[in-house]
Amino acid sequence: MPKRRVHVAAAAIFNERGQVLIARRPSIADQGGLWEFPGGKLAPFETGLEALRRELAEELGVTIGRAQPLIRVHHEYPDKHILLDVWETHDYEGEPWGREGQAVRWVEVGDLERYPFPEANHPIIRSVMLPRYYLITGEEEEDAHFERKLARALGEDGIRLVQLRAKTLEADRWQERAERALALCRQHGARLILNGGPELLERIDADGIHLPSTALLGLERRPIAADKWLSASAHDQAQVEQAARVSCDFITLSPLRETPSHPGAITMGWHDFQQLVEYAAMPVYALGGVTRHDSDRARAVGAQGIASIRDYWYPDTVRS
Ligand SMILES: Nc1nc2c([nH]c(=O)n2[C@H]2C[C@H](O)[C@@H](COP(=O)(O)OP(=O)(O)OP(=O)(O)O)O2)c(=O)[nH]1
Ligand SMILES: [Mg+2]
Repeated sequence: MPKRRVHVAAAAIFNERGQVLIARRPSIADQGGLWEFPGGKLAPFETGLEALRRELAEELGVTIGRAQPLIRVHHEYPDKHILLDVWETHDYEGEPWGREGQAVRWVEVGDLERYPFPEANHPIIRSVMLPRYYLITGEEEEDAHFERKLARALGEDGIRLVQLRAKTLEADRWQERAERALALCRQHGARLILNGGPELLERIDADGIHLPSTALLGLERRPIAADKWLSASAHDQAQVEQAARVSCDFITLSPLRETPSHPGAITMGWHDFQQLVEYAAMPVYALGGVTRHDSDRARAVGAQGIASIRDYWYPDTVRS
């Protein structure tokens, strides 16, 4: 007999202080005693969002308004295949309480990793912690231009995740630029990811690294500590699966569309992109010819959001 398939809708509910609600599963339940994002199984003929509204009313006594897809996670437990369809909402009525006797708690997003969750929740926690935009810096020649552009993205645009991509700078100038980028990111509470190998973290105490797909394919295991972020570039299913094997925390998947820098490239388009994202074991950013205007579209097909150089770095050249 094939394994039982269980389809669950769950929510990351945020309050106006930016905290997220978690609940503790009763000790006698499946995955008992562990924390969870509230929700439950779809009833026959229900959609994910209908199930979510019903479960949150039953379990927490709240009414949900607008909600947006956050991430879909397929996970094999020994006894079942589970699909967790997770939504994000900031729009709820009523003060949530444990209507089934469960403990509920508002927690800071940065504290989520201190709570024991079921195995399947690992990518969900990553997804809750990550923003919708992933800024990749351009190959900027001038230091002053670089700093002005980065400061504007962090300040006016509220960017909170930055990848320093400066492949053409020689070592000393790369070091200076990385130190400057780190200082600016720290000032704005943003995370800095270095494009390149794990050795870069010995030179700059940034938040993680981003591996090009060639470097990703050469790895047998995760090359950096668990308290740093591991990001990578993927372009097809084999690379998405390799990213899972080496425990990437998130990836970029490209090229979604043609870009001025790669005219005539073979692109995947939203349909193929969605197919690849569905079984990806980590949050995925759409990359390649996408801009912030595509961010709702990206969410709707299961992505974390969009990654872009051009959108933030050369905004005058973006077609809207
Ligand atoms: N709600 C929720 N379930 C999760 C999470 N992580 C995870 O592995 N699960 C698993 C545990 C369960 O096997 C299944 C959810 O089932 P459930 O027990 O919440 O279902 P339900 O609310 O409909 O409860 P019941 O009618 O079966 O009593 O998904 C999570 O973050 N939230
Ligand atoms: Mg439940």
